[in-house]
Order: sequence, then C-alpha cells, then structure tokens
Amino acid sequence: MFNNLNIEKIAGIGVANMKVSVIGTGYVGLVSGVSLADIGHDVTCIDINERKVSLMSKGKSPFYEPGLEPLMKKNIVSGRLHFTTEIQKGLLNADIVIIAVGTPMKDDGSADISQIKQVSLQIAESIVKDTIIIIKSTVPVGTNELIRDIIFSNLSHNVEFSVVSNPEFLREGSAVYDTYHGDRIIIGSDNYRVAECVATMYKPLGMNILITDIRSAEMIKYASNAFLATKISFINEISNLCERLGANIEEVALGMGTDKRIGHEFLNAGIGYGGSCFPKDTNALVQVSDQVGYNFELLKGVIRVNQRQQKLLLHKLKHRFGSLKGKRIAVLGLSFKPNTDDMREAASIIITDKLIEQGAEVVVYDPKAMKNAVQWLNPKVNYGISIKETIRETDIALILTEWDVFKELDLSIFVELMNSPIVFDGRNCFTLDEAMEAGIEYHSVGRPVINNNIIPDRLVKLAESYV
Ligand SMILES: NC(=O)c1ccc[n+]([C@@H]2O[C@H](COP(=O)([O-])OP(=O)(O)OC[C@H]3O[C@@H](n4cnc5c(N)ncnc54)[C@H](O)[C@@H]3O)[C@@H](O)[C@H]2O)c1
Ligand SMILES: O=c1ccn([C@@H]2O[C@H](COP(=O)(O)OP(=O)(O)O[C@H]3O[C@H](CO)[C@@H](O)[C@H](O)[C@H]3O)[C@@H](O)[C@H]2O)c(=O)[nH]1
Repeated sequence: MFNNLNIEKIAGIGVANMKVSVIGTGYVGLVSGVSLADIGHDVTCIDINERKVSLMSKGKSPFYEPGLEPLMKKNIVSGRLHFTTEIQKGLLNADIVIIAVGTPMKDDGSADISQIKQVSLQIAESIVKDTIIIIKSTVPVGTNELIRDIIFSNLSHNVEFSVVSNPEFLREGSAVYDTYHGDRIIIGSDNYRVAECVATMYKPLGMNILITDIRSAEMIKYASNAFLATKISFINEISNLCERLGANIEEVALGMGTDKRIGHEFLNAGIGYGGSCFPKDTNALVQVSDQVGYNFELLKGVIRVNQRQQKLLLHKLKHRFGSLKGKRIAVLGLSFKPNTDDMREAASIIITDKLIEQGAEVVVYDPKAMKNAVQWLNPKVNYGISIKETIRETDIALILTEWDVFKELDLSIFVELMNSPIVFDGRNCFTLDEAMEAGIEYHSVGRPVINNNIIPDRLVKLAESYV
C-alpha cells in the first residue's frame, strides 16, 4: 500500500530542511522537536494543551529540563521551530509526522494507547500529501500495525503513507544531552527506503542508527527498560542482603561494575525506581506477556521488589522508632530523580502519605518539584522554604532524591538545626566517613548504620526486620 510513497521527494530534501510535525509536547515530543529544528529541519510542535503551547511559543518549557529553554529560544528565533494547538494547520505540508503523545498505565497495568489512536484518526483526516508517520511513543508490540490500519481506513485524501517505529531512549534530567549523545537510534520499518529516509533526518546527530523490522523496534524499547529496571531491582536485593550480612553495597557495586560485562551504570541501590517509564513499561510488558500466555516471572519479581523497596525507609523508621506519632519529619527530595520536576511514580508520594497516616508532622523540600508536588502529595504535607528551614527543629530527616544541593551539604547543619540529628538517606548521598565525622545518626541503603560514631555490631539483627 506504500509502494508509491514519494520517497524520492522526501529523501531528496537532504539531511536538513525536512518539514517535520511533532504531535504531543511532553519530554519526548518537545525535546525531539527542538533538536530536529536545531539540526536544520523546519519543525512544528502540536499539542492540545493551550497553556503549554502559549508558554512554549514564548520559549518557555512547561517542565524543568536542563539546557532545553536556551535551545528552544535559539530555534524559535531562527524561524525553524513553531508551536500550535491546531492539528490540521500543524500537519500542513509535513514530510514526516512524529507521534509523541502519552501512553499512560491503565489500572490493569497495560498501556493506554487511546491518545495514539485519536491522533491517528486526526492524521488520517489531515494529511494531504505523501507522509512518513513515526511512532515515537512507547507502544506495545503490534501497535504500529494497528495504527497503520486505522490511518489507512480513515484517509480523507488520496495519499500514500508509511508507519515507522522509532522509540525514544532519552532520560529526564539529561534529555537534551541524551538526544545529541545517545547510544543508538532505532528505526523499525517494513520498507528499507522509508527507514533510510528517517535515518537521513537524524543524520546530523551523528549517532549509531539500527534499522530493524517494526515489531523488533517496538520490543527493543520495552526490553531495554525492563532490563534496566531489572538491574536496579537486582542491586536493591543485593543491598538488602548486604544489610543483613554486614557488607557495604557501594563496595559490592564497584566490584561488580568493574567487570565490563556488568558495567557500573544502574547499580545504584536506593529506594527503587520511579518515573513515567520504568513502572509503566515493566507492567505493560507483563500484561502483554500474560496476553500471549507467557508467564514473565523474572519481570513480575522485579516489579514486586521495587514496590517493596520504595517502602524501605518506612520499615527502617518503624524498626528504629516504633511509633512515629507526633514526630516532626523533614523530607528532602520529592521528584523521582534529580534534575527534573517530574513527580510521576516518585517514592516521595507513598512515603509522605504513610508518614502522615502514622501521625507524623511532615515538612518537605525539593529544589524544583515543589510546585508539581502539591498535586501529588497528601494535603497535610507542609512545604519548607529552604533546606535549613525544612530540617530546623525536626526529629528525623529523610533524603529521597539525590539532588547535588543535598549531596554538597555540610552535615554539621543536621547537628545544629535538628532536634536530634537522625538522617535516613534513601539515595546514599554521603560517605559513612562523612556521617561519622559529623556525628549524625545515619541510616542509608545497603550499608552499616552509623550511630554514636560506631558501626554497630547489631547491624545484622537490626536488618532482620526491615522488610
Ligand atoms: N518521559 C520520558 O522520559 C520518556 C522517554 C522515552 C519515551 N517516553 C514515551 O514517550 C511518550 C510520551 O511521553 P512524555 O512523558 O513525553 O509525554 P507526556 O505524557 O508528558 O505528554 C504527552 C503530551 O501529549 C499531548 N497530547 C495528548 N493528546 C494529544 C492530541 N490529541 N493532540 C496533541 N497533543 C496531545 C498532551 O497534552 C501532553 O502534552 C510515552 O509513550 C512515553 O512512554 C517517555
Ligand atoms: O542505578 C540506578 C539508576 C536509576 N535508578 C532510579 O531509576 C529511575 C529511573 O531513572 P532513569 O532511567 O535515569 O530516568 P528516566 O528518565 O525514567 O529514563 C528511563 O526511562 C525512559 C523512558 O522510557 C528511557 O527513555 C530511558 O532510557 C530510561 O533510562 C529513577 O527513579 C532513579 O532514581 C536507581 O534507583 N538506581
């Protein structure tokens, strides 16, 4: 059905100057759109959210992402980057349309592809010339074919099109860097010349490009996220064992990661993974597996371990204090990881909620996520105005996100300002030596507890009842 797609015309445009429309301006849509404009294409970003479009048109990002706003402004000024809420206008004359709308998790764990289906219908009605349609959103295997059928059945004009799977691998907090320095670009297509045309669009980025069939491209995205989530749950399991056996997870991870076959990345033990991708995508892959009659036992375990790990500090607090009623607790860090204001699936949501449920008074601080946090956290949470004011006269401090401003703290402020300098660090921000020198009581993940400047020999006993 795509044999007549006017690929010569699209490819003939060369490595720059393709007309690209991006639908959906979350992290993926906006960062992709901006970078494609930056490498010379004429890009229109389309979103139904008027507030976002109005902000973006002024060069402002709707979310915090380092390095993004200067790049937006540069490309708006150059005339290569445009924003609109009107899909028909936004798709006019597009050579390539990129779908980057959300695919959130449904209650049963599966991926909700309704936004993609809706956009596909709009594309079918709007395209007036031969077009390549790229699906960049993370979608279950088989979705690209489904979308192809929906578009084909609803075309308003006599045009050719081809659907290409091109999953995205950027990380929030380093999205701009990743877009220019990623490890690979995956292009899944049933037409090699179409795939080459998409490769041409990305060529100025100078990245490795791997062309696969459509279903394999869809699977590469899920398999990659599931594997990284597995690495995190694995190291968290090892860290729980370290606590019981008196080993130190930092040294264990260093020793493991030095083996090139294992590698150092994604071996940071902590309070589990959050964010808009790992929880959603691992659950979706389990759902898909179940649907085809395959019991993906390993991944089910990874998800269970993560759910338990997100509550690790609550278990430690219970063991240390029994009741938390009337305790004043400071929480440093709310976003699911540093350098983002994204609160989706952040461990802070469940932890602060449980603390309040147990009668604690909770005051929180985050360098960037406070505004978003209001929509996600229990209304009884209090918001601090600075790190110092947040920990002042508290009984316990929790660190939930490893922002640099926390890692760079002089630990003596916990001694000076808190009622009692007791710190539970879910991200191992400090060395045990630093904690010992400062004279704080320091509980971290997978490492011995520091209390009264000694590493207690009751460590193993302490750990027994954590989980
Ligand atoms: N966030 C990440 O770091 C990341 C990384 C890789 C892949 N992904 C995947 O990319 C996809 C997008 O994720 P995100 O976090 O960037 O998105 P998001 O959910 O934050 O934003 C989606 C955007 O799409 C817009 N939208 C919805 N329906 C629309 C329509 N009919 N027309 C125009 N706009 C519409 C929404 O208003 C919103 O701005 C998901 O499938 C996600 O799994 C995300
Ligand atoms: O060693 C580690 C590494 C990460 N995390 C946690 O894992 C979560 C996810 O972190 P990260 O992967 O850095 O951020 P995301 O922005 O969610 O990026 C992931 O999800 C995206 C969406 O699919 C993919 O594009 C990226 O490749 C993939 O890394 C965060 O809560 C981290 O705190 C750990 O606990 N330990």
